[in-house]
Parts: sequence; structure tokens; C-alpha cells
Amino acid sequence: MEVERVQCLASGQLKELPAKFIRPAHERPENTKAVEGETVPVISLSLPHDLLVKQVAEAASEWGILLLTDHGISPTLIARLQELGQQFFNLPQKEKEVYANDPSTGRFEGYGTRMAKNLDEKVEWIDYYFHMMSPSSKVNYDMWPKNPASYREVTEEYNKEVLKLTDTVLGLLSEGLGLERKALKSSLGDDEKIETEMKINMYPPCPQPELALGVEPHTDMSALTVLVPNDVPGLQVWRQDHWVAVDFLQNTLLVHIGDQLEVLSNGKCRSVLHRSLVDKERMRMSWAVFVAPPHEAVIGPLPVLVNQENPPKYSTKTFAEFRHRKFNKLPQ
Ligand SMILES: O=C(O)CCC(=O)C(=O)O
Ligand SMILES: [Fe+2]
Repeated sequence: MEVERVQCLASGQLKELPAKFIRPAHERPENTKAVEGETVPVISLSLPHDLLVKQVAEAASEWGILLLTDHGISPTLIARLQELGQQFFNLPQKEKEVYANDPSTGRFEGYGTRMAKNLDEKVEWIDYYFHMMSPSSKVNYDMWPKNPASYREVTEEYNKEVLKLTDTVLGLLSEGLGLERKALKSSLGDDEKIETEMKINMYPPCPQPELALGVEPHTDMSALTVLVPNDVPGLQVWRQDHWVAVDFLQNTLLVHIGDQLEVLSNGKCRSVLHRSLVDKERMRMSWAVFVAPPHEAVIGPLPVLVNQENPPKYSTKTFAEFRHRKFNKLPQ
């Protein structure tokens, strides 16, 4: 089926936003502005170990998101990843359509655009590219862009780095919960099992950004999400009762706590509610890597964190069941 891409729409000198992108008043950025003066914690991985554990634990429980500096992933590698993503979205439309996904038939991987299921439904101002990244046994490389030619090599290298960083962050979070370094990682599945997915988000310039959303408020169902944005701001996180804008900081990685860590930690780590706004003049992009357990993994509050004073706050189920419920908006 022919899908109307937001990028094509945006390149057509639109003055007004088509109705399907106009959010109801209570969701509009113009009516739900971020507060000034609050900032997401920025944490350097080169801090002394005990201090680092403490800061990461605090950020995970109070914010559910942290910005990492001195994270060890080379700026050159990140810049290459970003260039390739941009190059893909600059390809002729026909070439991109070869990779079109079709969520209505369960084909989630590939090039995608949100589709309204009925006339009232609002859609997000975004085109994206989504694919599994690891373990390689579960990857269908036909779903990865073949152009630019170095996409696979660079993406695989980036994935390795993200897996190393994940190991570090999960270790710190485990220690912050008073557990052994390996506790969270082994619940999610060790290196051959843990899954990563890449989502390249592309938000074209939008004629009326105050009325639209790039991504609706949501929590990620992953364990962790590692995200690099380009320099166009837009990400906002919910804190207590208001939105806080996440500043763009050069050479910084964003780490979101996702639903699976909230469950495993029995609520000590918070899965952060977030949304993305769009810009009038500039294209915003972000590269999100979702780190998640395999579908068959059984995830529930870790028994060592549960006792009479701290009864389990979440039910235990397979990650497949969790996904099914989340996709279908069923209670967990
Ligand atoms: O673009 C962003 O900063 C956020 C994207 C996001 O939340 C997602 O892809 O899950
Ligand atoms: Fe997200």
C-alpha cells in the first residue's frame, strides 16, 4: 500500500499542518510547555566508582534518564553512524520504499511512517527506520539498508560499543540496588541472548510545530535505551507533574530506563515517560538503541528486592507477553 511519508509532505512547502497531525489542545506543545531551570542529570563515567554508583542510582530512581559523558564511544564512530542515517533519508524516495515495513501484517522492520487506524486518530510527525541489530542469529540483514554501502559495518561496530556500555550501566545499576554487578544483566540474558534494536527517528521540519508531536508521550518497553540525537533539541521527559526539555550536549549519550528495568528493580528504577517535539526550520534526528531481553525471558521483580515491607509491585511474565499487552494497550 502507498504510504504518505512525512518527509515528502514536508518537502512540499506546506503552510498548514494537515488535520491528522494536529493534536488535541491538551497534548499540544503550546499548551504543555516544559518548565525552565531544571536539567536532567549529567554523569561522567570517569567519576570514582562509589560516587558513580550513587549518582547513577539516584538518576535512575528520580528521573529514569541520565546523560553520560566520558562514555568511551568514539565521537568519530557516532558521527559516521549519523552521517549514514542522514544519507539513507536523502536517498531518492523509490530507493527508500524498497525497505518499506508493514506493521499491519506484523512486518515491523524497515522504513516506516505512522498510519492512522481511523479518521480521528492523530499521527506523529516522523518517518523512521527500524531493525533488529543483535544477536546476529536473530538478525535478517536483508532488512538493513544496503545503501549507504558502509551501513552494516558501522552499525555493527556501534552495536558492539553499545553492548559494552550496557554492560557497564547495568553493572552500576545493579550495585546501586545493593546487588552483585551481574544481577540485572543475567536476568536479561547474557551477551548471546540480550537483544538490541536500532530505530533511526527522522522528524522533518514542521510548518506548525506548536500543534504537533514527533513522538507521543510513552515509556520504552526495553530494559535500557541508548540514544544519540542530532543537535536539534526536541526530547522532553516527564518529571513529577511537568515536562523538562533535555538539552543537547555534544559527545553525550542519553540512557533511558525502560519498563523491564522498572519491573526487575520493583520500581526502584523508573521507566521515564518522554516525548519528542519537532522544529519549524530544521530536521531533527535521533538514533535509539533499545536493549531488551529475548522474548521468552521471564521478567518480574527480582526476588532479593521483594520482602514483606516491599511486596512485588509488578506481575511476572515473559517479555513476549509484556510486549503483546503493551502493543494492544492492555493492563500489565
Ligand atoms: O527522538 C527522540 O529523542 C526520542 C525517540 C523515542 O522516544 C523513541 O524512539 O522511542
Ligand atoms: Fe522512546
